[in-house]
Amino acid sequence: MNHMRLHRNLVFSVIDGLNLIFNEGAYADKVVEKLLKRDARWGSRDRKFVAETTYEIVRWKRLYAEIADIKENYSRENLWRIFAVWATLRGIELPDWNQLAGTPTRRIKGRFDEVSKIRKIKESIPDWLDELGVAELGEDVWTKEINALNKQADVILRANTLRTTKEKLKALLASLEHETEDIKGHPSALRLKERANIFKNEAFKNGFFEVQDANSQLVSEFLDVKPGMKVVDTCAGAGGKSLHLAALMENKGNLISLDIYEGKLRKLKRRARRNGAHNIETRVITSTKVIKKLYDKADRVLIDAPCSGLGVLRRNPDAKWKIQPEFLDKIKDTQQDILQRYSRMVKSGGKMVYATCSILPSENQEQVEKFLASNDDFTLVEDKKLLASESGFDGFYMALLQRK
Ligand SMILES: C[S@@+](CC[C@H](N)C(=O)[O-])C[C@H]1O[C@@H](n2cnc3c(N)ncnc32)[C@H](O)[C@@H]1O
Repeated sequence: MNHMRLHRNLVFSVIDGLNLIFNEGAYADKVVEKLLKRDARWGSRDRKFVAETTYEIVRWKRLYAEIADIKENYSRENLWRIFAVWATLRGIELPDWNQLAGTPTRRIKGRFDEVSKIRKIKESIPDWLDELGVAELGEDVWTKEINALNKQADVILRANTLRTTKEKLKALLASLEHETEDIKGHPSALRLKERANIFKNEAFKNGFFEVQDANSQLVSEFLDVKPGMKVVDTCAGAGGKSLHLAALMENKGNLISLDIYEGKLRKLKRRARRNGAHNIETRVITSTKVIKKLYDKADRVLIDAPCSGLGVLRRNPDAKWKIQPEFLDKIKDTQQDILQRYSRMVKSGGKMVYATCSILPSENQEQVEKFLASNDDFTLVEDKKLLASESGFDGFYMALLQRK
């Protein structure tokens, strides 16, 4: 028996959050962010309960709904049933609240054993996604992969070498009572031994680290940048990879960060200031001219392409329910279009990385093969297919290409 005591106002907050996410189409991360602002008196344990319980129930939505034998849209009563399944499976003693009266504890456990035999229910994913996973990766790999993608991800940091070294950061965090450990094969990464909100401490505010998955950190390294180069990060977003590239370039040379959304680039600029990254220039892609102006100019080009995000389900379980098959078809067209056009920015002899946080060959190696078939001035140097089930980190793909 789990002796966790359930607090009424915390559970009500979770139910409110689930209502927004499941019934109103709201994004889980935004909802959780808002919920955590609800009550200034909540301590770190309360906040952790609200955030983690909400995410867990989002992750296991189909499994729990199947056990509770309910269908969408969920009434409040049904949301309470789902919550009761969550609590029961965790062995938490149910308080005698009206909303939980009559929870069939034994039946829940029986149903769990029964429905767990079916992968798409056990792993809590839509039918189409299960079929797609099997078609793309084969039954064996998909079974392992979706299982790994349903585990909660560790918190991984990237030491910002523009401000500090990994060793100094480790010591500083230890003095703030955050123990970390190195990760083999990931030179700037530290794993937080115990999950904590580290955005509030001085080390973060001073730009000594960013939170970034260990496999994600391999992408910028793969591009093989050197100080002084001209580098274009074509899908820079809020700049996770740009900040890393700036550090690898030791602030020397010219890094141009592009995106179609100005808002994301604004965030990138704020983060760059905190990071002490001075060689980044942002440009919004308002027309094809922005790209054409850079044709044949760059030593290195990074295409961190928009994708399904199926490799990062551990951090974003919501995506299981938000992505639609039609979106996948569209995003693949965008990926090929971006590859064809943005590759022109690489100068002769220069290099390019095409990367996604997806595990689907159709978004990854197949896109690169298609690109190479019509661009004989490029060759594939090497690619990495990183699965969550094999690496223990997020699913990523990266291909290094060179222009003749
Ligand atoms: C995988 S995310 C980038 C994440 C970012 N590189 C990071 O490391 O934090 C893909 C980005 O591509 C942008 N994007 C979508 N379509 C684009 C296009 N046609 N050209 C350039 N960027 C695009 C999205 O706005 C999004 O920020």
